Amino acid sequence: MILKNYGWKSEHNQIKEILSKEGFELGRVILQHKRLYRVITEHGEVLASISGKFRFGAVYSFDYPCVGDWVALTLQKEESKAVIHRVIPRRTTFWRQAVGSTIEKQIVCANMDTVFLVQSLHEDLNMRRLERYLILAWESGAQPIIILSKADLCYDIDSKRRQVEQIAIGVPIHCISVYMNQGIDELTTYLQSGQTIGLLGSSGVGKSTLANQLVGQEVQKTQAIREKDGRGRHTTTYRELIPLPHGGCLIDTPGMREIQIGNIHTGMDETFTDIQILADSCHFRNCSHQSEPDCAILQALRDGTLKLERYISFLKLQKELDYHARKTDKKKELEEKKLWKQRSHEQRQHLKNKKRLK
Ligand SMILES: Nc1nc2c(ncn2[C@@H]2O[C@H](COP(=O)(O)OP(=O)(O)OP(=O)(O)O)[C@@H](O)[C@H]2O)c(=O)[nH]1
Ligand SMILES: [Zn+2]
Repeated sequence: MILKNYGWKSEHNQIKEILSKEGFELGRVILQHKRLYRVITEHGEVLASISGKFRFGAVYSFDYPCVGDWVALTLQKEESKAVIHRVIPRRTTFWRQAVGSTIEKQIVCANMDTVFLVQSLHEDLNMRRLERYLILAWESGAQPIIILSKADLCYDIDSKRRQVEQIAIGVPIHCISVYMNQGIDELTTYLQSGQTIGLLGSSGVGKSTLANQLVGQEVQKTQAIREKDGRGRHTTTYRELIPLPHGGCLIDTPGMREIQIGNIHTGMDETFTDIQILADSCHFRNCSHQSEPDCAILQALRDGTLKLERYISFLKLQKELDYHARKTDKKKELEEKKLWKQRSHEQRQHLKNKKRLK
């Protein structure tokens, strides 16, 4: 069965059965072009649009399908075309705050078991950026794995690895070089049948190069290749789900310039477990860890067991989250009204067009 190579798990047997009673097929979104989706089904690849009813019910971009989603669809008589009726509830979702919005979450990919957070050992390794990725990775529900790439260009791998260990508590770290075929074999444990991996990281860290290596052939153009043919830097501009030879599959995503974290719930606690554990021993329950007496965090700073940069980063992110929470409350109402207005306008327009076509 084709879907076995696209992250099929035993639970999908039951989902498929339920859907087939309702006359639907089960498929997985592998590519998205605006509101058109390339979906893999048992019968092969189809180009799918969303049903009118679906469009009617969708308010936020979060409601629409995204790469990695399992969807219920009907195949059309016309070859390779289909209509999506429903998104199967997501097990995990990697999202970030949409730029310029306080309530819109922008989904990057869905239903990953593992997320590879890729940072280059060559270009400056940024701990604060990594913390942001970690927050969103924990929040997604998937297991984060840190991949430090381009090890062949780095002379102090051990010290960089130690720096990362200090901020990524309990997260596996792999130093790799695709060029030297170093550390790649270790990754195969994550790529077994039924597994879906999300590849995330800034532009140029080597995500597509790693994807090509894992697939065993060039599926994604990489920057070096495009540089050779003189067309300048190529950057991945779309997300794509790619099957792997070991049975798992991979979602390659374009590099993210800005990682807005928005309204998160558990990701912050998981990322800063070291600080959370300390905070439990603070004298005051609502300690702000800035000036209170008997603050365990301030004590750890004095002892040197907690690094100042990490403490500052924690306070900054906490402030950012508080700010978001306050802003969300006020703006939510206004933005929701605006969105509803816009969507109902779109829906009216859609109905009008439909009538005209009849
Ligand atoms: N030296 C070295 N260079 C690498 C390695 N892996 C990737 N590169 C180079 O890094 C550059 C960027 O690689 P890409 O794979 O295109 O990066 P990306 O993360 O997919 O970038 P976006 O598509 O923009 O998100 C290319 O010139 C690669 O050849 C490596 O292991 N060692
Ligand atoms: Zn405290």
